[in-house]
Amino acid sequence: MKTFESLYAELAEKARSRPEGSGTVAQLDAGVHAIGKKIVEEAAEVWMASEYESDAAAAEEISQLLYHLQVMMVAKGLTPDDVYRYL
Ligand SMILES: N=c1c2ncn([C@@H]3O[C@H](COP(=O)(O)OP(=O)(O)OP(=O)(O)O)[C@@H](O)[C@H]3O)c2ncn1[C@@H]1O[C@H](COP(=O)(O)O)[C@@H](O)[C@H]1O
Repeated sequence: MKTFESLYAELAEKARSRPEGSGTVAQLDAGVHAIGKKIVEEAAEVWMASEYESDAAAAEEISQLLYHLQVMMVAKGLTPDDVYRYL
């Protein structure tokens, strides 16, 4: 099972190697503005799923929000440790 750290390592490697067909590479190329819009969209989906859908649906939306937050981290050159220091 993936963890926050292992997903981050995978995304950072995708950014480095830029494999064809990677959605992460496409998001990174779209830039911080587009990634930010995706974060807002996914956050709304977390809210809606948590309020009106199943626990499993909420968990899935939360995973997608975490993914898009990590894409923003990679876009900004921020590591998990850069974030953890504020937790
Ligand atoms: N965990 C994720 C992940 N979570 C969410 N997403 C993306 O976020 C979108 C969210 O889906 P929605 O249904 O909410 O949005 P949508 O409007 O249907 O999707 P889009 O039209 O915006 O693509 C998905 O379509 C994926 O594009 C993810 N994309 C990739 N990963 C993982 O990231 C790693 C790298 O992926 P690639 O860069 O694509 O190889 C792999 O391990 C993947 O499993």
